[in-house]
Amino acid sequence: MADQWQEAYDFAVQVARAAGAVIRKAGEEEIKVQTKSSTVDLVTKTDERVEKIIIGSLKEQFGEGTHCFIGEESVSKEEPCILTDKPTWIIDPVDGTTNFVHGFPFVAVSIAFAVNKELEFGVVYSCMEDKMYKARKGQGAFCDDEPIQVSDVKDIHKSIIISEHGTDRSPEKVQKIFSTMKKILCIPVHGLRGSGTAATNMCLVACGAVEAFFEIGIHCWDIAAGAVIVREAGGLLLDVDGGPFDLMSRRMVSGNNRVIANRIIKEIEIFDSVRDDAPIAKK
Ligand SMILES: O=P(O)(O)O[C@H]1[C@H](O)[C@@H](O)[C@H](O)[C@@H](O)[C@@H]1O
Ligand SMILES: [Mg+2]
Repeated sequence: MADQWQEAYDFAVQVARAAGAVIRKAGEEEIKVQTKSSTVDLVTKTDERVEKIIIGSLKEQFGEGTHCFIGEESVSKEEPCILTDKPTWIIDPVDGTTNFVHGFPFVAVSIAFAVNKELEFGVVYSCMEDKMYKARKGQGAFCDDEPIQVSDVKDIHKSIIISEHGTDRSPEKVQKIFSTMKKILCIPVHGLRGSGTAATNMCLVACGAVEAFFEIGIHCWDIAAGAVIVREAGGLLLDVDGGPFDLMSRRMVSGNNRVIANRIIKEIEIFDSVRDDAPIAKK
């Protein structure tokens, strides 16, 4: 089995790199934009095309029917978003679609693989920067084949924290997001940042550029690959209430260590999000 997953891991890296090249090329042409859950939740033909390319290549390589797929664009067309014990690929073809549309240079292809509901490996290709992040359970995390590690900062006053605004602009949620950010800024921390892609944000935690990233409202495809990369770089993942991380819960804190993560958690104003694996009628 172990060798089989190694082949899958290596193949995921190849597929992510090829997908990133398609995104880069598409960014040079006219981009037609549509919307999904809200007027600021953007999608383009490139998101759909790249997801088809990724899933098509994986099916061709590993055989139709043996593996399951959770892809952002397939789920938006009401394909199931349920993690079972079967080998499952969790894919965000274009993480940072808003960045892609605007030419803001952080866009990632995110591919994760889970077996028995456990994440085995994750690959995040930051395609505009041409940086390949990857990690396999128990084997460390890498950026362009160099090992990466989270920062060793324990003093929150010496930290940079990342968060995002998400795509739900209901005033009550935005109020909570900004109130949390204000409290964190006023701890004070050195700075608050956001790249516009959750996958890249997690890689920034993993390589020690920032101490933590938290968000409520993200989806499993935004963070599955990054989760493996953060853990393998020595970091940790928690729920925003301090409990165990739950991939389908749409909320997460990823941090370099528990001291920093706990300090952030103290300030987070939690709001509800419908779980990724909720029955479609509830979404
Ligand atoms: O660009 P997508 O794949 O839609 O993912 C983004 C998500 O939609 C936003 O809510 C988050 O704030 C970003 O960090 C995601 O990466
Ligand atoms: Mg995404």
